[in-house]
Amino acid sequence: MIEEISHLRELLGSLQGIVATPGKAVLAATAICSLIAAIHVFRAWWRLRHIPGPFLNSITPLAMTYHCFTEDVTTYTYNLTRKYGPLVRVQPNVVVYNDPETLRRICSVKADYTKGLWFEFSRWNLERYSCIAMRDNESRKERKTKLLPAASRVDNQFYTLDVATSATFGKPFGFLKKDGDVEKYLETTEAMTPMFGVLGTLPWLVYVMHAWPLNRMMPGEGDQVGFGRMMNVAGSETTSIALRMALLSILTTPLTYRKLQAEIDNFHANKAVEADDKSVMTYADAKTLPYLQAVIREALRLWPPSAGLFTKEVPKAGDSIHGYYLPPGTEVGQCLSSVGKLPRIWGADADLYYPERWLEATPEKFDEMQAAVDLVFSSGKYVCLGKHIAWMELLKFFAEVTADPITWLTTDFWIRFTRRE
Ligand code: HEM
Repeated sequence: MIEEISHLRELLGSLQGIVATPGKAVLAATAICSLIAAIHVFRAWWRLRHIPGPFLNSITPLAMTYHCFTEDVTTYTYNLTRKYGPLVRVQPNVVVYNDPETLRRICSVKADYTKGLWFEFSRWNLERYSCIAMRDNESRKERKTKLLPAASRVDNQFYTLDVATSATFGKPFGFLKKDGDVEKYLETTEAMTPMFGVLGTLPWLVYVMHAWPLNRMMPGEGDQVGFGRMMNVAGSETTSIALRMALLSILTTPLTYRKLQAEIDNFHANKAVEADDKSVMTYADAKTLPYLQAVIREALRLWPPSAGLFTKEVPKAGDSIHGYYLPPGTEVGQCLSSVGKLPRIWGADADLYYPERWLEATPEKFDEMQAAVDLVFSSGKYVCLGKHIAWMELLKFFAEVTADPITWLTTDFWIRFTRRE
């Protein structure tokens, strides 16, 4: 006992010696911090060590953060699912799956999953939650019920923003009329887009940004210009991506363009006798045109406009996906780009933009394809509130844009419309 006490004294004496010398104290502090960090990294790696994925991703979120900055994170995640299989570890606590069945099961009303930490990226006000950021299922369900009437009323981006502001504020903000940016919304959104992805991979940054002094620079709902002025306008960005990608697909596939124009010409020719106003096609009419719908579905399949991970958190009981056990608290993300290209659903030419596949499919195949493409709007208790508005905007846009003018793609995705003779 006496011997142990004298050892302890010696140890304390040498520690006092270290702390008394500033250089040694810094060294000791660095060593302790490094040890704590190493234990933390090791524990995080150990938890999901059985899930396939690159080693770097299993110990740090930085690979994903880097790809958010370089704006190729969707392709990066898609390539990981191709290399590592249907479940891949992309961050220490985040795994990603690539099949429609898992997405439907996780999002179903009965499942105990909740929204994951990833959604913290959308919290611009820590005191309040927007619908998309609400992680508690019951509170979100209540909010969605209240928002549904506004979402049911109802760009290129000017078009989608005017539709979205009409639904939210009762009148359009006037992007189309001005033929330009209003309240610097587009300018700010564009500058901030890579930041959204980064916050999704490092959600704790949201709390740093809301602490003084950074919080003074954050956008707020009282702002006169910029993102804060417009943050209630959900869905204009996603719909605008869908419009742009479908438009690009049509303009670069002349055969598709001609077929679509022929379908619309045919519709107007047959309707001319009975209709009073032939100039604008109604939503109900647009829904009867199979090729028009195929053109849009095919673009949504290849370029899902909301391609983020949208992680959900594994409930207390844990879960298994593709035979891999996932402990509670694991974040499970979706890879929609992969869902849209799975050869077992889309065939060997899955990478090809080919709207005809929708017309050639048997009724059973068509249903399977439709159910898979529908997932770009998510499913079950997370389903997009603006799904029907978005679909209406898309159908009506293409019904009008391809009806009369001849559309030309010029440089850098500027488009010229010329009236048909
Ligand atoms: C092509 C256009 C659109 C796409 C692809 C899309 C996609 C999505 C997706 C994937 C989600 C689910 C997120 C999750 O997993 O939790 C979502 C949620 C949501 N969307 Fe959309 N969206 C579109 C347009 C719109 C529009 C036009 C509006 C509003 C008018 C809107 C409002 C919302 C809202 C409020 C939510 C939150 C629902 C919830 O958290 O339960 N979206 N959207």
